[in-house]
Amino acid sequence: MIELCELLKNWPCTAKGGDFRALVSGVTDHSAEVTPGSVFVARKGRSSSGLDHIQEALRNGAVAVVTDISRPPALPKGVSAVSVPDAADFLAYSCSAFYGHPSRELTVFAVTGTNGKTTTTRFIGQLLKSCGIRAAVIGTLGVWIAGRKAPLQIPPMTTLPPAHLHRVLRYCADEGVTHVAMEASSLGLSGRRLDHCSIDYGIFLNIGTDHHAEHGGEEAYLRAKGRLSDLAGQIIVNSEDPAVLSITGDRLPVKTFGEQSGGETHLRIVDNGKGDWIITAGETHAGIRAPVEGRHNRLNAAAAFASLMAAGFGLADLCKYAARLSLPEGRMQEAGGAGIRVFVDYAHTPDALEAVLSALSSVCTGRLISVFGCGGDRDREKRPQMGRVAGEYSDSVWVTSDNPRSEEPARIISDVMEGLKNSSAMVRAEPDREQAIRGAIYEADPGDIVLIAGKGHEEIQISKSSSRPFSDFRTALRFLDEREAEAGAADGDDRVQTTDRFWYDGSGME
Ligand SMILES: CC(=O)N[C@H]1[C@@H](OP(=O)(O)OP(=O)(O)OC[C@H]2O[C@@H](n3ccc(=O)[nH]c3=O)[C@H](O)[C@@H]2O)O[C@H](CO)[C@@H](O)[C@@H]1O[C@H](C)C(=O)N[C@@H](C)C(=O)N[C@H](CCC(=O)O)C(=O)O
Ligand SMILES: Nc1ncnc2c1ncn2[C@@H]1O[C@H](COP(=O)(O)OP(=O)(O)OP(=O)(O)O)[C@@H](O)[C@H]1O
Ligand SMILES: N[C@H](CCC[C@H](N)C(=O)O)C(=O)O
Repeated sequence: MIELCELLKNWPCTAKGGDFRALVSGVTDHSAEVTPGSVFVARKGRSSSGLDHIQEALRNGAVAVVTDISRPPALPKGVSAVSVPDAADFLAYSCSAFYGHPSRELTVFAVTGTNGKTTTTRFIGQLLKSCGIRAAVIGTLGVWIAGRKAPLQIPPMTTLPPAHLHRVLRYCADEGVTHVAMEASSLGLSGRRLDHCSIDYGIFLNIGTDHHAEHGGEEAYLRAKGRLSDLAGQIIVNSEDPAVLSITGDRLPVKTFGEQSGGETHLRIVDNGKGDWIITAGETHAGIRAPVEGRHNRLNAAAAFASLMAAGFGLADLCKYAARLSLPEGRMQEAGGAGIRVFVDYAHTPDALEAVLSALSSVCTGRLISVFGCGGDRDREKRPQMGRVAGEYSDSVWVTSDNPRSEEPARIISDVMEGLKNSSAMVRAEPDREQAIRGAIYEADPGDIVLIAGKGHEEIQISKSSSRPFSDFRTALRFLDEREAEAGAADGDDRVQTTDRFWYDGSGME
């Protein structure tokens, strides 16, 4: 614990009242997280102002209220009132300072991009583990240390708010972690959650359509992503994504990656058409086979390789360990039965849906059937775009609900349908996701592939009236079993097996 005056030291502020020698037990901007001895940072938000929550913070035992909002209410004697020029800046700094700036003790990789952050951070973590490094991965799927989920209470967010982020980083450092791969969401970056976090490597994957509405337009979304370039010591970029290049501007990347040839610091990754990845980096060529499918995942792996090479790891080791890469839960996660392959995937943007459908169409010998919807209270503009993509790649499309949140499912579905107007696919609207999954599975014949997109690993479905348990994967398994049982083919022998068909023999390494 540190004293309040220590926390305020070196920070422009005016302070009055209370006890500046008070021992601070924590710093937070959320009144419900205040415990006796906490500093409560009252900042302006979109839906409320921190000032609205001061009473709860005081009831919970705040020793100081720090704000940049003018005319804060008078505080009881014994509580310090501190005024700062920028509360979000102070919050980020003071949370880091409270935990002794743990990010400075760690090598931190922060990954941004519209799609692929969870996968790429996972790949970085898996490769580091194989290299004998104790690494943590922080993001949408929680905190993972050395491949195991850490027992930490954190909000379900992709990029943690400062009060949680630095607590988690302190935990990691105390647990002997030396390297951290974390996701940097656009909302996390614009919300200043990563300010004052020492980021060694900022990785830029791609820019597509998502969260424009929450940011107030595409430009603001791009600006938010671009902030990582200011925060990171060095940057690694996908040199074939024009939007990535536009937001990283004049900043010279330490490494680039992509499918085209490049200079000395470029990592090129391509598929040789037989499922092998060919990597070229400077004078080195390598042929590897990794157990993950899809061009998009190959690029995610390239991002992970390039980042670790930037941090000093050798390409030969990284290639050797590529055979151990695996996708996170809910990303091209396969269930099968009765000769049908069913994939659950977290594609919830147009580019993601295109990436996964394109990967599946290249291995599909029968019809491609997709089931998806779009989240409510999120970008409306991506809905017809996702419809168009689904219609382009699929033989049959079931448009259903994702997480409708406060919106009417029918309105979301009709937005998606706009994009399917000219499609030659068979199109059905079924607002009940469970029934849509059932319909798609019962529609499929042996050789067909069913894609259930949008919710991936999610365990709940959020609608106006409820937040109820729901898993695409378990729902799919249930209907596959039911169909098999009905067909009297319950022996399970014809289940499609995912075989161990991957190899690495180091050939081609120089
Ligand atoms: C859009 C966004 O970034 N919202 C987050 C942001 O809200 P905000 O700045 O508008 O703040 P606010 O809710 O108006 O509240 C104002 C202030 O009052 C405080 N407060 C609020 C309520 C209360 O009871 N007591 C209290 O003290 C808040 O902590 C805040 O300091 O700061 C809040 C406090 O940390 C977050 O809870 C909130 O996340 C909301 C729940 C959310 O849904 N965020 C999602 C969309 C999000 O951030 N997603 C991205 C992933 C996106 C992706 O990759 O696809 C993520 O990184 O998780
Ligand atoms: N490099 C990529 N390019 C395009 N699509 C991708 C890429 N990587 C993954 N995807 C698609 O995006 C989906 C989500 O992947 P992942 O969870 O890794 O992304 P994310 O950026 O972390 O998503 P979110 O920010 O919403 O949590 C995948 O299921 C896949 O369909
Ligand atoms: N992090 C993303 C996840 C979206 C997942 C999708 N299932 C939806 O609900 O829109 C978001 O909050 O926008």
